[in-house]
Amino acid sequence: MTRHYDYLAIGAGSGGIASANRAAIRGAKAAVIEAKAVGGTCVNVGCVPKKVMWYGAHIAEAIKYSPAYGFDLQQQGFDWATLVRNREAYIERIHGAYQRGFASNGVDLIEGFATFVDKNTVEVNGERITADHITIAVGGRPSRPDIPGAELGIDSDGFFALTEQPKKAVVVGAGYIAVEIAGVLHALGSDTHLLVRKDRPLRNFDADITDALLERMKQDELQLHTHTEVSKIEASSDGRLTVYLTDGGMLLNVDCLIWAIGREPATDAIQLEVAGVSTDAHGYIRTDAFQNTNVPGIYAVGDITGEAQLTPVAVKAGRMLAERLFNPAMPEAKMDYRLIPTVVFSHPPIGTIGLTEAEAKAEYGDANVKVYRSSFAAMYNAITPHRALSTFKLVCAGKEEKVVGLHGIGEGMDEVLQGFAVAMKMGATKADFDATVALHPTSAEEFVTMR
Ligand SMILES: Cc1cc2nc3c(=O)[nH]c(=O)nc-3n(C[C@H](O)[C@H](O)[C@H](O)COP(=O)(O)OP(=O)(O)OC[C@H]3O[C@@H](n4cnc5c(N)ncnc54)[C@H](O)[C@@H]3O)c2cc1C
Repeated sequence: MTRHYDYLAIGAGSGGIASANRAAIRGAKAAVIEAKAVGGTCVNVGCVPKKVMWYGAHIAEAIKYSPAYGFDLQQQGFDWATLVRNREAYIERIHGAYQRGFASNGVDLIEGFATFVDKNTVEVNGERITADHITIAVGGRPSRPDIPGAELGIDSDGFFALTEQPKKAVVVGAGYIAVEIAGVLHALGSDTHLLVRKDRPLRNFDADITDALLERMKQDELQLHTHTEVSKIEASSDGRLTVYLTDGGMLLNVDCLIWAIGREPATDAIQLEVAGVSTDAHGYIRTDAFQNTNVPGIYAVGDITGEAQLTPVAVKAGRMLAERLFNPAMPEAKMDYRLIPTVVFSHPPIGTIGLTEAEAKAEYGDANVKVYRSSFAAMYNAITPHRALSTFKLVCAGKEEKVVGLHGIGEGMDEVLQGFAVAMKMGATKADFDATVALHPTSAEEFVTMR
């Protein structure tokens, strides 16, 4: 007999898990299908291992600053393999927590690769499974360029599989993943080169923030190569790489090249066509505001929709969908894609929410935008020889100076942002910020004391 569910999610990543759990909590008979590892990109090859590596890099920086704080440390070395082992053990514990969550909510986990048979049926390991509602939450995978020797490089998945620290590494890409991986490798002591196609990484971020990032990279001696691309890679007999650049340059004796040039949707092999689900030209499944695809009863959430590709977005979209389908009290539930806060775990971290100065001026007109900035030496490194500036910025619009953009780069910015995101979601104005008593001594207080 065919197994039948009220709700079936394809992909046990952030979106699929969140939606299946919430559907079950609301009384649906729910299952989630996973082809690789429970937790998807975020837990296995994304946010979680990345943040652990970033903490490792953070400790390396603290050791660098420690003499100014009076410590006389003898660093005997750094063992990459230990960090990776402990990181993976932590991820194993997260897998266990997911399994316990499924068991207590009554969600079935089906292991295997799902393909559509028709709009209500999928096939997994030769078994046909039917459902009233099916959500596609299959996420994406890293892209690779089509150049000679591209296969000699690895991608972000390969970065997390490294069991040894590369002595010399090249990271290619201008997005947050490239910046984060390059930052970690550099702070942990690899000779790191970051290659970007245009003048800077993170070009869609506020220019004051990326200016400050470039300044920090220079100060920290991370080697940034701008206006260049890789044209060819060759391996020598010792396995090390020669990387040829389009500007005529060449990087020799490279242990590891990491492609971080973007991600692509994983829709190609799931037979969407037999279910009638359409995609855009890039393979993303575009949905309406309620996560509906063009086929009634089939939904999409998370990275596969091409919208704000972040874990909390996939989670929230998945939960809201399950509420709408199975909670009679929330028939209009949907994810609100406005004002999504985001952090780049660079060195130091960047936090951003809302419009950049350029976006605000385009939307409201130059005369209606007022910008407040503060650049200051954070106390953490101010007493060290590595004194560096943090830059915080508020972008305000209209006579009431509503805060429409908040951006910062500096120590602690990753933890600071969430609270301000609440304030902005509530429509806070500059006057509201000013009316809030500062928290001293912190970096965060700059946001309520800007003139
Ligand atoms: C290096 C890196 C760092 C990141 N850092 C952050 C961060 O700091 N903060 C943040 O918010 N986001 C971060 N992200 C993004 C975040 O990981 C994604 O936005 C999130 O995982 C998307 O969730 P999802 O459910 O859409 O897809 P995924 O998490 O990718 O899950 C999709 C799942 O579907 C499975 N699957 C695919 N096809 C099938 C099939 N046919 N049958 C069964 N299973 C299938 C896959 O194996 C996978 O497990 C990062 C991503 C990367 C790559």
